[in-house]
Amino acid sequence: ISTATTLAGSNFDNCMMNASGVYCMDSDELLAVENSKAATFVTKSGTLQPRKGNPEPRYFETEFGSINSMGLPNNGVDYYLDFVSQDQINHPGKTYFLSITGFNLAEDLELLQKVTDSDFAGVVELNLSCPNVPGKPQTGYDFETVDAILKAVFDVYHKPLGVKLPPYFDIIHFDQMAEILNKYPLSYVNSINSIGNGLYINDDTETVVIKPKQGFGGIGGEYVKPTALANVHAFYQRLNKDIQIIGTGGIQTGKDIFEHILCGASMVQVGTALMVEGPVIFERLTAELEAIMAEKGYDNIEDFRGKLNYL
Ligand SMILES: O=C(O)c1[nH]c(=O)[nH]c(=O)c1I
Repeated sequence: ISTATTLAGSNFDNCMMNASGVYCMDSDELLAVENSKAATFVTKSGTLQPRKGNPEPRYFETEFGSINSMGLPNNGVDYYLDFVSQDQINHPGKTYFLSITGFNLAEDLELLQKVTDSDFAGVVELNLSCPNVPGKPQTGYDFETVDAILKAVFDVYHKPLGVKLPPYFDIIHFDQMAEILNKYPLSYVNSINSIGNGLYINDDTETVVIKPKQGFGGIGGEYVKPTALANVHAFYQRLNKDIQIIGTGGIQTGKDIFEHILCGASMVQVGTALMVEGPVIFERLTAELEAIMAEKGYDNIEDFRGKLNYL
């Protein structure tokens, strides 16, 4: 039994990695994921300059998941480019993911130019879905802007690149986004980012639990799995087959991974549960997924990927 996968033209010995934002802020965290059972890692979304992010507390874990309004704290794209370029030397043949996000098209292009000028040989994940920068709308909900960004990006960048999308909640939006995405040579779509601007309340103190944005923040964890599975499957149904899907959202067990793959995912990313359990989670997830595959008689993930049945 193998949980190996191929994504963006690279082979991975299993189909699990961290979600951007979790266990990927600095070299210690990235090395912890590297040295775990995860197949690879993605960096925290890098911006042109380092950012402190929003005031704390800005992350809170609840019984069913998490709420965050980090505000894009990161060490700057150069830090992550340097780290991954060095890591590639230490692990020849491994493919890593670099997440980037600009605050406008010019910045996205400047970030990609830096990638082009570097020794980075992995996959770029363009984050179009940060919900927590005060005053900045979610790019992923502005369809014309997504179209314009992808057109400009693929005019200049010709190496493997995927986009991280926010969750959509309307069938027509799945149709409209897929129509845009299908126009471009994307390696993959990563769906979903956190469900933006949720609210969690401490009843004892009658207070919100995070400081930024009066407590409004992106929701992750068990809360979001039904939305994540729907987004993965909706894009699987609509995208041309050379645009693969990374499934992110609500993964806590091997069963959750099985469901994401059944919906069409070729790779999965773990966020909240990784934050809770640490990189050792990938050992449990691998064992659980392999046990499910064994029970069902599947040798590899292609035996069941995308094969969700309808009634
Ligand atoms: O607040 C953040 O840093 C953040 N938080 C999220 O939940 N998703 C994102 O893409 C980002 I860039």
